[in-house]
Amino acid sequence: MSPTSEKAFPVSWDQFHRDARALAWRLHGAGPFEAIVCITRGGLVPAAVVARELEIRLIETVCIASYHDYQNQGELIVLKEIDPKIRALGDGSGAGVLVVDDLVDTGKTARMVRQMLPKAHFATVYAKPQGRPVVDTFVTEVSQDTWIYFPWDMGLTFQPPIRNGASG
Ligand SMILES: O=P(O)(O)OC[C@H]1O[C@H](OP(=O)(O)OP(=O)(O)O)[C@H](O)[C@@H]1O
Ligand code: HPA
Ligand SMILES: [Mg+2]
Repeated sequence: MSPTSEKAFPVSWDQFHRDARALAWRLHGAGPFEAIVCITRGGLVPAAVVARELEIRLIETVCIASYHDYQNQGELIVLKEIDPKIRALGDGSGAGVLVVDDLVDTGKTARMVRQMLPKAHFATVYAKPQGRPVVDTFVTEVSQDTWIYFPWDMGLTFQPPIRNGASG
């Protein structure tokens, strides 16, 4: 998306916890799952909430980075692959594995992990239209030109009064 046409969707810790728990409710009927693979770093937080709610204790990471420069996506870099023992689940197809990420945007990250675990169940808290077809379960859809601001990326700042020209 273009940084200039951005709509902002700020998410507080409370709201994120509620949304991640809502994701767990939706996933409850889709399991059972033997293991979670979370896509770091963004997937770590919802994976912790979902693992707690669904009582899943086998947690693996796949470490992928692509937004190296704020809102601009670059080349996808896999910093750490999925452990072969987890990849072997479901006869090597990923059946019974739950993949968790914070959001799907263009869908490139999720598509790359799908190649690793074709039959895994993909879940994200938020989804944008381009990436939506790649996920099996999500909670809230936002438009493609919206940037989601996660609580771990934000801090409290002074807000000028509306009358002094603050923009909505
Ligand atoms: O659908 P896509 O367009 O591929 O984008 C979604 C991915 O981008 C972000 O990760 P990022 O690469 O910024 O790394 P991070 O999780 O470590 O912040 C986000 O956490 C998703 O994993
Ligand atoms: N917010 C935060 N990180 C992201 C987004 C977003 O909207 N899209 C891709 N990575
Ligand atoms: Mg990520």
